[in-house]
Amino acid sequence: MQGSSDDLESQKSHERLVLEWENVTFSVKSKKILQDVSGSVDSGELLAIMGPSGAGKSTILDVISKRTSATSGLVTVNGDAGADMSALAAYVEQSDALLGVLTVHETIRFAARLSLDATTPADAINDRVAAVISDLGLTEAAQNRIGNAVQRGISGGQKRRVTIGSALVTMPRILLLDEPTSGLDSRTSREVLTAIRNIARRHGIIVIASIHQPNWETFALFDKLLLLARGRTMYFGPTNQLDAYLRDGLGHPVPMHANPADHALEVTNTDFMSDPARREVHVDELAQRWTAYAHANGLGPREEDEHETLTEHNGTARYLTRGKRGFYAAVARNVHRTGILMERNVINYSRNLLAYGVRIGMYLGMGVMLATIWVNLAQTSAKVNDRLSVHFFSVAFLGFMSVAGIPAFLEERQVFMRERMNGLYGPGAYVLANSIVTLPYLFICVLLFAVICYWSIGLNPGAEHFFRFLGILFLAVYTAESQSAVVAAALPIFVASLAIASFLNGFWMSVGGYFIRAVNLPRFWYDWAHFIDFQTYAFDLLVFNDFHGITLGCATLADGSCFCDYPSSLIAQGQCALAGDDVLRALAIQGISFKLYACILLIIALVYRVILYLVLVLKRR
Ligand SMILES: Nc1ncnc2c1ncn2[C@@H]1O[C@H](COP(=O)(O)OP(=O)(O)OP(=O)(O)O)[C@@H](O)[C@H]1O
Repeated sequence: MQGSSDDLESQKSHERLVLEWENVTFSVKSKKILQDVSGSVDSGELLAIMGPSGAGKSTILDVISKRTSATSGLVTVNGDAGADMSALAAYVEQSDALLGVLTVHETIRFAARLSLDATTPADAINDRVAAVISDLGLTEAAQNRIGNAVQRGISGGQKRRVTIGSALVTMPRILLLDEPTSGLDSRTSREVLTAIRNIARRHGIIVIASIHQPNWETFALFDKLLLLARGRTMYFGPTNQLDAYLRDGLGHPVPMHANPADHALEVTNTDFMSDPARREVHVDELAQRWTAYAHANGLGPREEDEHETLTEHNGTARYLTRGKRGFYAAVARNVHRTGILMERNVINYSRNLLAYGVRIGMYLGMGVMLATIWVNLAQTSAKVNDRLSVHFFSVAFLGFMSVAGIPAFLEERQVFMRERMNGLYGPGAYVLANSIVTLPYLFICVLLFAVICYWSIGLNPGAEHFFRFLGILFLAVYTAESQSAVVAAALPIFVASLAIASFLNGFWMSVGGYFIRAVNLPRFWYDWAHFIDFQTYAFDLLVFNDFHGITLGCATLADGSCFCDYPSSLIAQGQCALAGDDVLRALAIQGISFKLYACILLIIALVYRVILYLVLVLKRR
């Protein structure tokens, strides 16, 4: 299948690209974080961005990738300032956003599949995945899981390589790496960068990497260097001319046996100067020296004539990466990617204890708890409140437990953010895959709970009532799960999203009509909160399902009179009993339409899913 693999790669490579940034300035308030930074990189070249901590390395990567807009200046691809960087570039951030339960091979293979057409032969994908795994020295770890909080996995350095591999395997035209070698020893750093360089050369990929203190051999793997200090350019040009600049331009020759990269950092580092004014003057002086030297020696950004030639390629960048255009092609691509994401979610949710394992245990435990505490409730008016509490508890606490899914959701969200930024798929495919694959897992949780406790408690007998109980509870739990996902999507900090989701659940419990009858709620809350509360509908439906059509016994007092805990319509007919519908009447839910309420519950769940989509459209990080 070598032929097909080559065809596949030739779709993207062999077309020259030049990425340029001209006079880029980025300010926050009045602070200039980048000042007039210019540079360019050609297909197949590797550019290192170096500088002391806080020099602006990550910021220039963000600007080049267009994740951050420059305050002034231009970023162009083949002269085109409108080039779609999310389609052209893959960005490897400093942190590794990976799904802990997937193996190394699965992680890289899913990334490859998400980036390729549905028609790509499996052999071609496998060849590409195997090549990347081997190039990055991950062959031995290929079948090992990444690891998470509950399961130890591969090492930090291996994770770094998996993240890089997941980007490389998509064959981006531009690869941006923020600290690709952090956590790697010097030998592995060199090997990884050599692999990246080989792939970049072979496929004409532009590589830009911010890097801290590379050793000499690693530094020599780069073609160009952009050296920054306090957001200013200290050097931009071929790595092999840095020596000459330090010697002739700055008068600081590299000492014998010293690494020019270390020496350059030493000369430009102002962090330990005690006088802040002196720091600024020093950097200013170095920036001016560089400008003069670059001008005199023809170094620095691309010359005008080359610029002219490249503008002829305007728009190629977009053409190369977008594949077939048109509405139907876009729909087909999204359906294909949603399918792959669903497949990945099935693996993730099945193996991830944090996603559903813990929750299945919790729902089982709660089922046993209800089954044994509310055991065998007598069908009497004295037990009406106990029965009501079963329904309240089921809706409120099963829903509440959806917060247990937040850690797994946050892990998934981080992976989504990385893959979305790299143009693999959008929020639509992600939300659809998450919404669909969540269904069977939550259903199993609710089914286990219901089977364990329904008959043991002695709720309204009969298969129809049981299945209604199951269906309503499932819808309620799915809605609560969707609510937790919305909160965690908007506020991706575990403790904060846990607090807000818990607060919301508590709030819905308070206005749902169980603790305080709905009609007794203050109008301010009754008029809106009670009616948008999913627990209102779920609780009313469960109560209706349980009480409608049953008869509950009442107590005969010593004087022979009949006592029911709720006003009974049956006493007047000579029966010492309470109709279930009398209870529904007392709760003001005797006339509800089962179908309407179930539809409203479903609509609330769908609204949460739409909000989840909108939040993810708006949130870029
Ligand atoms: N949005 C922002 N608001 C305020 N300050 C910012 C912002 N972005 C960056 N900075 C500041 O700009 C400077 C450069 O930040 P940047 O993260 O680009 O540096 P760096 O060279 O990547 O540093 P390091 O090597 O430590 O990661 C830092 O002082 C940082 O605090």
